[in-house]
Amino acid sequence: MAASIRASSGDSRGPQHSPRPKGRDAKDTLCRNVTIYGHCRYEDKGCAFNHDPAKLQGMPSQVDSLKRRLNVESPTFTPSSLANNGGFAKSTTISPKAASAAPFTPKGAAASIITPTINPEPVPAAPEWSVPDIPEFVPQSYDTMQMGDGKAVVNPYDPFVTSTTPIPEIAAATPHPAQINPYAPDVANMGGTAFFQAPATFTQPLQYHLYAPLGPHRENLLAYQRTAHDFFISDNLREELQRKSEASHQLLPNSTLPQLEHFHSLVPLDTTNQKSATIFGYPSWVYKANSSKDGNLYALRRLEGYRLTNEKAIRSVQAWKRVNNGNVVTLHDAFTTRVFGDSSLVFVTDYHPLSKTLAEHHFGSPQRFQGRVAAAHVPEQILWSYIVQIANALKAIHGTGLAARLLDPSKILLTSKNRIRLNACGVLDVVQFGSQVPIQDLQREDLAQLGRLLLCLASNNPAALHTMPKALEYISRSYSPTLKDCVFWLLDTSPNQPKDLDRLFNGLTSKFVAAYDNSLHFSDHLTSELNRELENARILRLMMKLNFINERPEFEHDRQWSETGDRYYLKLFRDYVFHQVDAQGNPAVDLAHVLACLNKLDAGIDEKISLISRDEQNCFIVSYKELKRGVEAAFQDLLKAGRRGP
Ligand SMILES: Nc1ncnc2c1ncn2[C@@H]1O[C@H](COP(=O)(O)OP(=O)(O)OP(=O)(O)O)[C@@H](O)[C@H]1O
Repeated sequence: MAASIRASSGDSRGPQHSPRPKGRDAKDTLCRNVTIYGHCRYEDKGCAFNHDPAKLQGMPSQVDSLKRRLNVESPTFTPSSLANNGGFAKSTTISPKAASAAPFTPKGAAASIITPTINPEPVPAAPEWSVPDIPEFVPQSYDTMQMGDGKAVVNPYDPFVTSTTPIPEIAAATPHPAQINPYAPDVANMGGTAFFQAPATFTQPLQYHLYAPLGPHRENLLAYQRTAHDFFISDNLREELQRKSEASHQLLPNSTLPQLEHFHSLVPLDTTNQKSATIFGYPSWVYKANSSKDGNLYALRRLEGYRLTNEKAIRSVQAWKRVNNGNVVTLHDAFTTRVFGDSSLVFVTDYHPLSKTLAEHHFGSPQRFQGRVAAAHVPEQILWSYIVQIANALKAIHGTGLAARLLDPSKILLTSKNRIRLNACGVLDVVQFGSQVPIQDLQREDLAQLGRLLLCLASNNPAALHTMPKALEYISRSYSPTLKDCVFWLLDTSPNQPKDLDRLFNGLTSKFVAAYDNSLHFSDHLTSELNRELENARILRLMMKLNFINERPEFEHDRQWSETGDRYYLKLFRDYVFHQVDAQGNPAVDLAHVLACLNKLDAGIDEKISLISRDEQNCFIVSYKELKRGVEAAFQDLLKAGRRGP
């Protein structure tokens, strides 16, 4: 029996190539193809085995064995499982590969299998492809969990109870009792619940590397669903922009400030009334003003009490108009005026709402400049970002044949997060016109000023120049050697130290790359924010169309819009979107519903909605596709009528 099953399981497609005889008694061995198929195709083609069972008369044991194996009295074979390795009893046909396999004692259905007598006579050797005997896994849980009446026995599965006792089904499946799954349920103490575990279920240990998001969740959203917030720019960005917009629109009630020839609505931007003349040689004031020429906002810097002695001085501003750089506050114009009651020089620059100077940002209020050291340490990354931005500004300025001349913390504006711009550029060119300092020296001085600026910022002390050794020691201790070297190099004014912007750029290459990458990320972020508002613009346009169409007085007696007209459903759609009420008749104010409806209308999808007339007597089933068509047609009619005119 076992031999016949093994042979047939070897190939069910047809007679096998007769295996090559192994051993010298091939002629005395009945060909296996005869045993299986009744004949051998290779009988006359060189098969060395015996093809005539009659000739084997003298070998009773083999014939008997054959008869025993294949006669009508043979017991029915009932496979104990679907396992294709079979529930084989010990057989002489064991393959050489399986010779070392552990002896197998079938369980479960073993009682129905009759093990034939083992013939010690040689039988055809197992072919090469013969599968080794693998002990069959007989799931016992099902059997043991079945009561005599076929009802399931209760499985006392308790996830909090772990057992160290071997569990029958697992023990059967595991070669070593020691490999018991400690997370498997304890079936030894079966007791009273209705839970039935599927047969042969093998509980895996928990997957500790898989994490699920923890609740509580605001809503159960599907992948394609969005919250209302997803349709608007982030709160922080919106707030920042709105605050800037508010600052731009700020007016000074009862202002005593004069109106200039081309500027009105002046609002002072200085945070303090105390003005020193140390930077420009004149006290300076900054105002926000509206241009009556182009309606835009500008920042006006007024130098109080300045007398223009040379016409050419003010013309030096022309060169600054050509400097167009993201890290420089653009200078537009300069003029003198007497409207303030004195002789003033006014510079017109771009206005950057809510900007602060680096001095205000890092050193606090101007009173704090009296030598008090602020607590906050400026991170190195920020300092590198400043260096890169100032280097970029200087590149543009020097490239135009100019020098910044003023890299002071109070004259560098922080216009948004970590974004700085050199301010008050060109002022000294006018005020100190006629000084005979060569431009190359002024440009070299820019680098030294950058070094002094970094010294103040890094040591967090505006008066760091007076305590230079201490400040340098602080920088060496608190920042990387690269930054320290950069600051030392910039501060070194010895003539044998060649210094120019190109050398600075060479040292900053990797920092420029990092800054460029940051700005790309920021631009991605802004693009995605913009994208959200883009959706809103689309929805707004759709709403504008709907409002153009709905409730027009001239449609009041139009049959198309009456209850029998083909545009009546547009009216009802407006109620469906905006005027829904809940079960108690209270207004349902659901922004998400409005957005969903308008988005679907804009897309013109096939989804159908039911529109109910206000008297609840009529109901329309209409798709968004039809609605969209209706809206477009109505809007086009309006446009045509508008073009025709009255
Ligand atoms: N172009 C501008 N756009 C917007 N705000 C500006 C502009 N220029 C300057 N400001 C703001 O005006 C205020 C005064 O600037 P200012 O350059 O006078 O600095 P300060 O600290 O008052 O220095 P000083 O003592 O030399 O006058 C600062 O808060 C600054 O942010």
